Amino acid sequence: MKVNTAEIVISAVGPKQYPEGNLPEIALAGRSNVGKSSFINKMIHRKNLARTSSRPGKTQTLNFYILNESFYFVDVPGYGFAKVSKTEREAWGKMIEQYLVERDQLKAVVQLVDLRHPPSKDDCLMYDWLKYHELPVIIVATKSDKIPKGKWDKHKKVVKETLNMDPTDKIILFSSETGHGKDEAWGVLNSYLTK
Ligand SMILES: Nc1nc2c(ncn2[C@@H]2O[C@H](COP(=O)(O)OP(=O)(O)OP(=O)(O)O)[C@@H](O)[C@H]2O)c(=O)[nH]1
Ligand SMILES: [Mg+2]
Repeated sequence: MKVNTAEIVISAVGPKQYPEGNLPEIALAGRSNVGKSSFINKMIHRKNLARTSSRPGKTQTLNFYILNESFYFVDVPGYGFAKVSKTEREAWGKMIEQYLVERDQLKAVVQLVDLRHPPSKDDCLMYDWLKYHELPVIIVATKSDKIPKGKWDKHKKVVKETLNMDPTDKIILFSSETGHGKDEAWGVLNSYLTK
């Protein structure tokens, strides 16, 4: 996929602010700091269109990026970020759940996990929740540049087993540093965008 145009349309906190129209959307979910915003930037060849940070909790709103004027990436705030109040966390949770469950334009959810570590309890809960709501899920195991190639298969297996992944779901190893997995990810996303 060649992305010729990319711009942020809105940082939304609720349905009234979601973009109008009927363009398909792909959401990026995953715990704070896993690399959701970096994934977007790498996929669209932009250094910092989606704001990234080494501090977790950077993305706090649903950020809609329109690409090639034909579809959206939706950057979702990360879960498992402890440094916000319980009330704030609950409000975010509601905002995210409502978006994921009710948005007809949503074609698939990319759930990012860190290839270096077994998925956390929150990762497992998220995956189960997406499956329960029958949302198409693609697992992207990121930060693969931090693991020697010889260990990729072993780590991939741990991710699959810990999440108890549906064997029909795709898992893609990815690196926002090297771009590894980018073409494969576009291949899978395209199949959902053109459905
Ligand atoms: N080495 C390496 N670092 C990465 C990769 N992806 C992300 N990072 C780093 O991880 C940190 C967090 O990345 P973000 O993209 O901001 O993470 P996020 O999931 O959007 O985080 P929140 O917005 O807080 O939910 C940054 O310091 C990135 O540079 C990767 O593939 N490899
Ligand atoms: Mg982010």
